Amino acid sequence: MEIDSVPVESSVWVGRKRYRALLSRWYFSWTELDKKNREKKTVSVPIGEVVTVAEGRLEIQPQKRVEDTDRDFTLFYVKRSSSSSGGGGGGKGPLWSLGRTQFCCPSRNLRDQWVAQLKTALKTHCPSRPHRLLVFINPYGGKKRAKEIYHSIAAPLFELAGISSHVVVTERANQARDHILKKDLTGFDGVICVGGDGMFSELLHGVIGRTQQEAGISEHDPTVMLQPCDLHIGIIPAGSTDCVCFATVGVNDPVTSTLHIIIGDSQPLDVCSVHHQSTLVRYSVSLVGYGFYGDVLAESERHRWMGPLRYDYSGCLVYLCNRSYQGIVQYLPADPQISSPRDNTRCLSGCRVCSESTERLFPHFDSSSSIYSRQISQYSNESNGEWMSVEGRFKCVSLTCMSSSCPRSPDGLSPSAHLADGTADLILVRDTHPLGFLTYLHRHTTTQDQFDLPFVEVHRVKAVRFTLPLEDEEVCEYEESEAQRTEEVLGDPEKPPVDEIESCRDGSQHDLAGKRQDEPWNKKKGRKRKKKQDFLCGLCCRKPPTVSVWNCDGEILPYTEISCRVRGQLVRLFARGIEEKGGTWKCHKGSRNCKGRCVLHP
Ligand SMILES: CCCCCCCCCCCCC/C=C/[C@@H](O)[C@H](COP(=O)(O)O)NC(=O)CCCCC
Ligand SMILES: Nc1ncnc2c1ncn2[C@@H]1O[C@H](COP(=O)(O)OP(=O)(O)O)[C@@H](O)[C@H]1O
Ligand SMILES: [Ca+2]
Repeated sequence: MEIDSVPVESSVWVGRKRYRALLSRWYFSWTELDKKNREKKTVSVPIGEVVTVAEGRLEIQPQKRVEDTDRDFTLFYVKRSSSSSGGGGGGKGPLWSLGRTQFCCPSRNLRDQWVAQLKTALKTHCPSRPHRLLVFINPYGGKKRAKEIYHSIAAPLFELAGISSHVVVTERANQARDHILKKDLTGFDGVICVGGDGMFSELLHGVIGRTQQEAGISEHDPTVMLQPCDLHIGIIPAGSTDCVCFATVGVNDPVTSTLHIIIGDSQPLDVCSVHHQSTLVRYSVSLVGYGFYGDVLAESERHRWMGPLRYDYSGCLVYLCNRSYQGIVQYLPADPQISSPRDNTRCLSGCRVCSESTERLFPHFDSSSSIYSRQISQYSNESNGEWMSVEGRFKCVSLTCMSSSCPRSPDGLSPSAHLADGTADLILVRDTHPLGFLTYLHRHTTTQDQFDLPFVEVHRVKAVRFTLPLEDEEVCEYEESEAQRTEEVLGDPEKPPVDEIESCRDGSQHDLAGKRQDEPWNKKKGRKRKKKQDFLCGLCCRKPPTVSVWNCDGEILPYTEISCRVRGQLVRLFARGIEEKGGTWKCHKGSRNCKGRCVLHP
């Protein structure tokens, strides 16, 4: 074995078998040798996927040393296994688990050299790993298991990897967002949510808002370029839909996500800013949906006690209502030469379309250039093009920056959408007979093409505007004045809660800023009010409503007429996109900064 030069090599034992261990620039591998020194099986771990190395024979959970001889060391690393689709974390990508191998060296000196070399390799090749994290746990999300998931799964792994964390268990909605917006974040390398898409959305709003505040940029003007955010967001899934996690990692599995955070993976993500007139309403990464998805969300809030099942139950109810809504949808098409929502490709880890988009979105950007030059270039790109317009009656209008795959729909709303290409897919489902719409919905759960239906169209876009035809505008104006009132009330804790405001239609105002915004859902008072809302609910109304509501990543928007704009690669997640099963990605530079010029090693 040689020190301070690569490769490093020696004999080691794993159990009773003899191996040749080798540390090269990017990999640590060990090859089994038979009695005649012939090579048998090799296990190879990229340095970027080593979690930690330690002297002795280590176990985690409980973390203790067993049989500590002075010739042993233990390697912890990412191990892949295929995932079955359809539940229990199963999905499109491989499940990750913590691999552990205990090595025995011929001498103590050699053991010390191995440990030192591996630690140096980790420091050199993985400079972007987080050391300190700010973690928000929503104890009420999903099946209410977030605390348990964090403490039994994520925390021991962070501790093993030497990551320290400051944990906040939320006591109200928007606490995580406000914390990120207002508190001192010095020393944190990332913010983590343990919860669902709603919790992720809080972190998203906090991180984007904070970054713009610090850069002195107003978020409200849709034509202003936003500053890309450097603080990474991590998601440990413990929610109801877990769409953002599923679509960026390939599974909704807490161990897999924790390991992505530990090794400091970095996945840029497109964000859609939603505006009403010249005010920012919200940001979205997965679904901005009107019609069916808006109605399902509005309905589901009344059944939150059901947990994740509330969406299935509400989905059935809303489907049976067979509603459709008038609207005018205008959109700014993306360049069709680059990609199309029907090109049957998949955005996978190291995606070429996304990495080429980085250069297109930020052509003048390199590590030494200013971020401001990124903004200017993106701005000029997006103002190009001619707006298109579609008017009609729709079952649903959906806009998604990513595939929005989730356990309910493993290929997602738009299976060929890209995570970081600066575009979103606009899906228009025109009014059709109930069976036609059921076929459309059902295809989300199979591999059949949901766009191959005569009443469905899909466009890759950079921006979208939604307006109501003239006759519906009156209703809308009424709703907007309600919304305004809602917002005023929300901002002032002295005023009465918003859910006391009478709803003009299916009670959706309840969601604008109902109890969910400020109190845990299990408060008795909240339940009582909800009962009243149920009675008023649009599903029981004789006259169907003329307008729906917008579902923006699981939050109901207070406006019907909105405009949306895609902000290419505005945030970064601790993720790497969906890995193709049966292969691991090797980056020619080592990991996150390769901008996708990677090759797949089966
Ligand atoms: C006959 C079978 C019909 C199945 C239809 C399946 C369609 C699934 C598409 C799902 C898209 C999901 C987009 C993500 C939305 C989430 O942001 C949002 C909030 O999630 P959470 O914070 O975890 O509660 N979830 C939804 O709006 C649920 C939509 C479910 C629609 C059935
Ligand atoms: N302590 C809390 N009490 C009430 N609401 C909360 C609390 N913490 C977070 N929230 C809100 O709960 C909503 C849903 O949380 P989420 O974790 O996404 O679960 P789910 O996936 O089940 O919807 C989020 O919009 C978030 O703002
Ligand atoms: Ca996109």
